[in-house]
Amino acid sequence: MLITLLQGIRRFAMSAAQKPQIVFVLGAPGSGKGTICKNLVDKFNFVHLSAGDLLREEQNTAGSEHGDMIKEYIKLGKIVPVEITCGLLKKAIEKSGSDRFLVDGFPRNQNNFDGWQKVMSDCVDVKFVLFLDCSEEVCTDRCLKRGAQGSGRTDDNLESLKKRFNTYTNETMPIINHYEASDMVRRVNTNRTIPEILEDIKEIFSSFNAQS
Ligand SMILES: Nc1ncnc2c1ncn2[C@@H]1O[C@H](COP(=O)(O)OP(=O)(O)OP(=O)(O)O)[C@@H](O)[C@H]1O
Ligand SMILES: O=c1ccn([C@@H]2O[C@H](COP(=O)(O)O)[C@@H](O)[C@H]2O)c(=O)[nH]1
Ligand SMILES: [Mg+2]
Repeated sequence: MLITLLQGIRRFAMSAAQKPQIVFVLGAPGSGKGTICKNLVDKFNFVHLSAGDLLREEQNTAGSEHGDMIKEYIKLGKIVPVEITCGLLKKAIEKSGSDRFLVDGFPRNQNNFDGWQKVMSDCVDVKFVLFLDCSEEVCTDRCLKRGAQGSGRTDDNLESLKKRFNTYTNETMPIINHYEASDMVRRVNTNRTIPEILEDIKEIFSSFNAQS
């Protein structure tokens, strides 16, 4: 009886260890999710999957049945239904074959959270949520500057940014608070320079092996 139980625990521990490890990276528009993820890819051997980038790619794919809808949602700062976004993330995770992912900008609302739980919770291991906390003023300046520098994004303008912040406050913050209640949030103040931010983040990621 005891041996069977121990074997069961060992099997469970091994299957959890073999699942891809996921860190969700959340924060306001322009809080630095993409920038920080790029740095972590080099240091800790993660694959970076930006939900927004995957949606923009899908939007531009000729013949995509969702292209027009995604385009409209992005401009209005609305959250695309989870079946589409989670489908793109799942496909990218399976295609990559890596065992370590930074999932940037997802889950963004309750629909995203529920859909992910339904489809992915058994096949991946979500380690924690990296929350990049930055003021609306700084974030807005950064996105406007990014737009002026030619990002080509249809949502790097004041009108879209107001809507994106509205969505962030009303739909994404409750998801971050939900993870916080389970002690899964690692918060970093990103109103600072990139080296200062990375210094704090190194500590948070110390459980992952750094690249030599
Ligand atoms: N700490 C920082 N200091 C100054 N500029 C920064 C910092 N972090 C990011 N930036 C710049 O701000 C802009 C937005 O950063 P980034 O794209 O990483 O944000 P994001 O959170 O991914 O935004 P979005 O949600 O709109 O995709 C970029 O032009 C980037 O170079
Ligand atoms: O899970 C997601 C992620 C993004 N979106 C839409 O894309 C834009 C841009 O996202 P960024 O992370 O800022 O690149 C976002 O405002 C949403 O409209 C989404 O629907 N679901
Ligand atoms: Mg981004």
